[in-house]
Amino acid sequence: MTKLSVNINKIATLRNSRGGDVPNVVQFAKDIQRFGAEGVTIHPRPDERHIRYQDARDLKPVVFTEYNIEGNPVESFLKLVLEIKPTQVTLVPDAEDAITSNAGWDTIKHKDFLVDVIKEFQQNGIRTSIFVDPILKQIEGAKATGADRIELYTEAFAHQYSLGNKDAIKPYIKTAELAHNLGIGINAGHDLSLDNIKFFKDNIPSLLEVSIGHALIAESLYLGIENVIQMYLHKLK
Ligand SMILES: CC(=O)[C@@H](O)[C@H](O)COP(=O)(O)O
Ligand SMILES: NCC(=O)COP(=O)(O)O
Repeated sequence: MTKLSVNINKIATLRNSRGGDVPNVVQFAKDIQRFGAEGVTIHPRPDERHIRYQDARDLKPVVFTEYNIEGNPVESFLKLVLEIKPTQVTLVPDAEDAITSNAGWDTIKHKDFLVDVIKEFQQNGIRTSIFVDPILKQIEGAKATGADRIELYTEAFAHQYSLGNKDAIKPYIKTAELAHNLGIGINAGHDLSLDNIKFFKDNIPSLLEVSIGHALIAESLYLGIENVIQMYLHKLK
């Protein structure tokens, strides 16, 4: 079984665009779990352009599934995660000015740093995962950091799959096999969607969890829009 963790960053983006509290991020998290989501993921960025640090705190009491907080472990992020103690922290090496996450860790170059932060999270009972590209030596490096899991960065797969290149799954199969043999759990995320998720899952049988946000929210808009237009038309009769 692969768990579906829903990334709700985009709900916060929509809320922030009007400065009010619509849609309400906490209510949304409650509802998606009622609808079957098996986890809630947030990725607070230092500029708080979508999820704010206060959202991370407000979500804690309502997330009864798996609470996954992603981000670059800069000092403020470390403090926040240690305060909240989510189920899992996913370490992502994103630059402050990046539009979205665009690379996995160099687990070899940053080994000492990763070992230290991972130990601190684990001592506080938080499962750790590190975001990596599907490169064999990076998986070996991830093992050496002591991380419980890796999150395979799936942007390259998603892009190539959309162009019809199914071979793009190959590096993911190889790295997942290595991770599995090394005893590291496997998560995956970035640009996964209704189009590509089944193919990805079918090829990576040891996949424990996916976190999906951007496509899932966009798909929800498309799949819900007809119904909502009908509801407005009905009220306007
Ligand atoms: C870690 C990762 O893959 C990201 O997809 C991320 O969590 C999404 O972040 P944004 O919503 O800021 O693009
Ligand atoms: N870890 C990936 C994630 O949470 C969501 O990524 P995306 O679906 O918004 O690309």
